[in-house]
Amino acid sequence: MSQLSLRPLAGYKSFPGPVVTVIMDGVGMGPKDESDGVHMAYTPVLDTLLQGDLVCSLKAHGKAVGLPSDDDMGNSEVGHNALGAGRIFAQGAKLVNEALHSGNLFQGAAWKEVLKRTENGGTLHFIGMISDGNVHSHVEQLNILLERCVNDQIQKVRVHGLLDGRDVAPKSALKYFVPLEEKLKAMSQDGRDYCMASGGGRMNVTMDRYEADWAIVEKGWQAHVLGVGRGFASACDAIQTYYDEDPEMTDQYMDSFVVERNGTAVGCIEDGDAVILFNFRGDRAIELSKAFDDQDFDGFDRKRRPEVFFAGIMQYDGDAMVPKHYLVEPPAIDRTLGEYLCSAGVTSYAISETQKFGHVTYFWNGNKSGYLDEKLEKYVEIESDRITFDLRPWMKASEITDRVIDTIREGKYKFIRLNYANGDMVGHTGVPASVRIAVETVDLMLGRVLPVLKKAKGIAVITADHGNADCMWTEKNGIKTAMVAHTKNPVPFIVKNFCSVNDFRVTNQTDVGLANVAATVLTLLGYAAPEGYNPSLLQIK
Ligand SMILES: O=C(O)[C@@H](CO)OP(=O)(O)O
Ligand SMILES: [Mn+2]
Ligand SMILES: [Mn+2]
Repeated sequence: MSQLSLRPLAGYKSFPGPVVTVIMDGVGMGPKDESDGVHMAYTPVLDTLLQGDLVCSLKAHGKAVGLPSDDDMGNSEVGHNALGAGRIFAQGAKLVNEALHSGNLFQGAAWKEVLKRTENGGTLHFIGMISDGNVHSHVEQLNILLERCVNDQIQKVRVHGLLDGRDVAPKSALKYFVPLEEKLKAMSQDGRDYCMASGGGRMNVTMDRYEADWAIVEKGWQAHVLGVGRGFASACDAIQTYYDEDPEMTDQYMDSFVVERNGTAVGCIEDGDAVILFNFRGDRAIELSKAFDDQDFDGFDRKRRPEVFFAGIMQYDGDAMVPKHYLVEPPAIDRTLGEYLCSAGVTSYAISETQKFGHVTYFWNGNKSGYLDEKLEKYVEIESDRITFDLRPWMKASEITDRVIDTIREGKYKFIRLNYANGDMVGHTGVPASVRIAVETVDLMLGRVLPVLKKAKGIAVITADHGNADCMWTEKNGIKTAMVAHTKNPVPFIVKNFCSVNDFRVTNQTDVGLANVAATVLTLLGYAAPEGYNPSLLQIK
C-alpha cells in the first residue's frame, strides 16, 4: 500500500466511543404515499432521528455515483464504491460504453485473441444478462459486440442469456429476448451461424455472489457449458413456456433452459472456443469467472472444463486478477477511506450477512477482496438464508446487531460499518407486506444499536446506498405492477452524536451525494478530507 497520510482537524478533541456507520441497503426517501414501503412501515426510531439537526439527504443515483446519466438508478456497487472512496469514479456501465463507442475495446489484446480463436474454427460465446437495467449489464452493449462480430467475420456466435426481472420489470424478458433472437437470426447470413444457446433467471442461474450458493453457478455451467437443462427450440420459446406453466413465474427466478436442434444443444462450450462474460459488475460475475479460469476449483463438479479463452468485459477483482483476461480496464479506485484509516492506525470493523458482505468489504474498498491490513481490521460475515427473502424479511439483522453491540461494548474498534440488507433484498421481491417488515426490522435494529452506542459515547452515521423499498409498485390505469428494482430517490444521511466533546454542524452545500460520506466520517474521526475527496457534510462548530 502506498504511504497515505491524514491531517488532523484543528479544534477536534478525541472522544471515547466508536463511529458506527449503518448502511440501510435499499432504504431511500420516496414519495411518502402508499407505494413507499419506507413510509408505510412503522419506524419510530428512524422518524425521530430524521428530526435531528445533523440530517440531510444525499444523491445516490446517476452521475452522482459515476453512472452514464441521471436516468440510471443507483445500485450497491456504485453506492458502496462512492461511500468508501469519497470521490466519484466513472463506473463500469460508463467505461464499457466509452470503450465500445471509441472502438478501443477492439484494439486490445483480448479481442485479438478472440479473433484468433474464431479464425481457427472456435465459436464465440457471450454470457450475460439481457436487459437495459444497466446495473450488471446493458443489452445495447451486447448489440454493439454482435455487430462487430459480423464486421470481423466471426462465423459462429452463441449467446447464453440470463433473464433480469430485478433491475427491470418482473416479467419483461421477452421485450429484450424477442428482438435479440430476431437480430441473431438476421445476422445468420453469408455462412454465419448466430443464435441463443442457453439461459435462465439470474437468481437461479449463474449469477450467485459472495459464494452464497454455488449450486446457482453450477446450474448455469451445466446449461451454458455442458448443454444440460430443459430443451427448447429457442430462448423465447423457453420463456413463454415457463410463463404459461406457472403464471406466478417471474424472470429473475426462472429455471435454466438449453436451446436444442434435433435434440442436441446448439451451443455447448468446447475446447478452442472463446467466451466473453459481458456483465460489467463484479460481484455476480466472479464465481463464473473462477469456474472458467481456475485449475484448482471446488465450487462444484465441473464435469468438463473446456480449454477456452475466457474474458470478462472488465476485470472484476484487480488484486485477485479475476478474470485473468478482460476487455476494458476497470475504474482505478485508489486512496480509499479504508486505506487512509489503516495508514493512520485507526481500527475498523465491517460486518454484514453473505448477500451484502462484499458490499462493506470488496465494494467499500474499491473492488478489492480481502483485508487492507489484517492487524487493524476485522471483517465478519453472517451466513445468509438461501430462500427468497419475502419469506424471511428479518433476514440476519438480529445476528448482525448482536455482533455490533458486542463490538461496541468491547471498545476495540474505532470505526464500525455494517450493512442491513433487508430494505434491498426484500424490496427486490416486490411483496409489500414483506417489504414493510423488512424496513421495520431495520428500525428495530437501530433501536437496539443506538442505546449501546450512547453508553459508549460514540457517534452514529446512518445512511443508505440507494433506494428500493421506497417504491413497491407502480400504477397505470388503475393496475398495480410490482416494482422490484432500485429507485432514483435520494437517501437519508443522519449523524447522531452521543458525545458532547465536539460540536458539529451541517455545512450548507447543495448537490451532495454518497461520495461526500467518506470525508464526513473522517471529520467525525478528527481528520481533514484528503486531497480530491468530495467535501465533508459536517464541520466543527
Ligand atoms: O441484486 C443485485 O445484484 C443488485 C440488483 O441488480 O442489487 P444491489 O445493487 O443492491 O446489490
Ligand atoms: Mn444496495
Ligand atoms: Mn439491490
